[in-house]
Amino acid sequence: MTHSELSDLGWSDTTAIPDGAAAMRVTAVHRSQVDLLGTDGPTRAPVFAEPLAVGDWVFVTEGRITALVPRKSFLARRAAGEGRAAQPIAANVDTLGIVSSCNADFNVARIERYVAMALQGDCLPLVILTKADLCDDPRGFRQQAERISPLVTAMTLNARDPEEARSLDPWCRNGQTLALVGMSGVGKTTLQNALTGEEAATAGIREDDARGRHTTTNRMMRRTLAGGWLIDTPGMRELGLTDVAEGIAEVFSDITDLAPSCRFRDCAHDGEPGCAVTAAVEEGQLDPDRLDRWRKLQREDQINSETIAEGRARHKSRQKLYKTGAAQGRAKRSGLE
Ligand SMILES: Nc1nc2c(ncn2[C@@H]2O[C@H](COP(=O)(O)OP(=O)(O)OP(=O)(O)O)[C@@H](O)[C@H]2O)c(=O)[nH]1
Ligand SMILES: [Zn+2]
Repeated sequence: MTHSELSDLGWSDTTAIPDGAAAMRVTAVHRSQVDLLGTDGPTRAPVFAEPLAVGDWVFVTEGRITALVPRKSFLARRAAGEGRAAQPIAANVDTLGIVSSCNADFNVARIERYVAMALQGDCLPLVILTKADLCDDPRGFRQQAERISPLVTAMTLNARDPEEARSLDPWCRNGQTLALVGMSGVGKTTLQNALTGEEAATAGIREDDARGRHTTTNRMMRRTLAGGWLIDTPGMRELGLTDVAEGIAEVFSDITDLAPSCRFRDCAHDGEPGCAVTAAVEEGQLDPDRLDRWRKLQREDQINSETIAEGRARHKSRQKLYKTGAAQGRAKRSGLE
């Protein structure tokens, strides 16, 4: 097992590989088994104690996963149901390609949300603006995207032109891993086909099950023509905003950097006296629409996070209820109300 072969798979960790173990990458996660890819080719192993995500690195000894290698980046989403832990979507994604098109569907707030998600997960945010061929002013869209954050790189292209699609090669070569998010119809599949040189259907993803739904059966992590990796899981396509407070603060650093200058430490920048953010808007240094979008995104994130916390609190109080007896529990609760 040579080091260069492992780095082809995206291995860049300095974690020492234990004696007798092999480092392998998770390419698909099933109910009871995971698909793995090592330098000796693909194999399968039973699921591990911790939930794994496509893109994860694991150590395998005698056909069993013995350890999860610390993740460089991690995308997760809130699982259905209250109080549940975040559900892993993908791990060790170097770049999150945020796909949008240069037309009426272009929405700064949506892109900001995806950028927050990328930064929260420690992925590089790359905004890919498709359908440039159908647009009079693709540059204008690119500039709007780049204004979101200095951490954002934005590009415009025609996804249907394979050569233009390959301008994404720098983000998916030399073992680099790229994942694409974006609304339906923006061109994700078109780009993936161009980057991997194969139709998604032949790669085994998005096959219809008996009920006519799309299911992902295999190959959630595919090799790109450029020598890197493309991750596409069903969860990837449904990635919503969850617990991304830090990511939001990073995207809106122009606002959060001002907050320490506000008179009140817990200033909501909503008309409080001595608010540095309000002052910046009044002085024309901050776009009021951007402040508005920040407020909405933050509120959305708070609601999502609160629901998890509340779910936990409810679960705890229910356990207490069982322990102390229902009547006592009810009395306690009404006492609190
Ligand atoms: N003219 C033009 N058409 C494009 C471009 N990108 C995508 N399309 C077309 O838009 C349609 C939708 O593209 P898809 O690649 O299926 O979009 P998607 O993001 O995978 O959509 P979902 O599979 O629903 O998530 C297809 O007919 C593409 O050929 C582009 O840059 N220019
Ligand atoms: Zn303020």
